[in-house]
Amino acid sequence: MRNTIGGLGEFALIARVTSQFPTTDDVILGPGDDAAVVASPDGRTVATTDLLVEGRHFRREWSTARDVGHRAVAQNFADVAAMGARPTGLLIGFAAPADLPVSWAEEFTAGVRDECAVAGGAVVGGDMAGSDTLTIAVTALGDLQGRAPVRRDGARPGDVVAYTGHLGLSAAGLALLEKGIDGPAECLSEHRRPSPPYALGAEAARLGATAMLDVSDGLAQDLGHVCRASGVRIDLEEEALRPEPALVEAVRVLGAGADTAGRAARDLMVAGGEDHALAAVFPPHTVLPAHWTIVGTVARTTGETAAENTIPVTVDGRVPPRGGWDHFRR
Ligand SMILES: Nc1ncnc2c1ncn2[C@@H]1O[C@H](COP(=O)(O)OP(=O)(O)O)[C@@H](O)[C@H]1O
Ligand SMILES: Cc1ncc(C[n+]2csc(CCOP(=O)(O)OP(=O)(O)O)c2C)c(N)n1
Ligand SMILES: [Mg+2]
Ligand SMILES: [Mg+2]
Ligand SMILES: [Mg+2]
Repeated sequence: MRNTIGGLGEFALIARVTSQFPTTDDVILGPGDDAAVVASPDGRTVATTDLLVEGRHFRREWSTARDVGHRAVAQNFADVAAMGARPTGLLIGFAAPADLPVSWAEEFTAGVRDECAVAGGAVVGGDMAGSDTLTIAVTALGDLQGRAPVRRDGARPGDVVAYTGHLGLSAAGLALLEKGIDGPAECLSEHRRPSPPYALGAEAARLGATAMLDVSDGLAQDLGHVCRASGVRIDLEEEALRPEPALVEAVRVLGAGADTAGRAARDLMVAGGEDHALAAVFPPHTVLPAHWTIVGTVARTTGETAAENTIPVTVDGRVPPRGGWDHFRR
């Protein structure tokens, strides 16, 4: 019982966890009441929620508690950024077995706190429950700063598709962990602690993005949501997908030959998720800062072919590599 959350008890655990958080100007009322109050001058608050389930989203052998804390924030605030909003508040549901070490909960909390310091935003509440499976449910809030949200349904034929952040590194990191290989470090660290370009979501909105999302399930699969919502298709240009050196090194370590490494790396860029890069669609001729890489164009759907609905995203006109995450269809 000693040093477990079972020994400490729920309310002492809540006190320990909440005492770690500094407050920010956005917090009108922080943890402790029935609900938190977060400033939202124009009344439009962005709200989103994502779960992390042990065994599904992380493994305690592969990620430290701090890593999981960082990731819980990144995964959720990436969705806030993908609306063109600025992260403000977080609520954390924490369901765990009673024999979880208190230190795990505290280290997790430290990871949450530290990622909030990067993303902006503060923890304003949460909930605790007993559970056989360690499960973390995060709700994130964001401020649109008076702008309209950047949705998935605004892409128009002729627009360009660009991304910022990393693509493929997290998927490579997961593949490396599955094989017990401990490098390249950039891939392992993007898997354990993704680094979404939080501030660039608001930048994309200011630049006039017509659609945007964060890449969690795989670039092609996620852009498929933009296609279906906007009634368009997207063609990615293989040449424009420039894999980072660490990604090429990872696919080599994973067994690709010199001749196939480039292709294998690009496949991970198109099909791998969880880097939480931002993929956005901009009107043609938008002048984009260099950290946005243009990788494709939006096209009209040519007909009612079933293929266009099932595979609305192509790479050089061809069906993209298999991949993309589906929680229930594996
Ligand atoms: N259980 C649910 N109840 C209501 N809405 C849900 C539920 N699960 C997912 N959604 C909504 O479906 C959309 C797609 O979910 P998801 O693929 O998880 O988005 P993302 O990848 O951005 O996290 C989101 O708007 C999300 O809020
Ligand atoms: C132990 C483990 N196995 C597999 C994965 C890979 N994985 C789990 S969920 C997921 C997709 C993204 O998570 P999801 O819950 O779908 O987030 P959302 O799309 O809602 O943002 C991937 C690629 C992982 N991260 N950890
Ligand atoms: Mg989600
Ligand atoms: Mg998302
Ligand atoms: Mg998903």
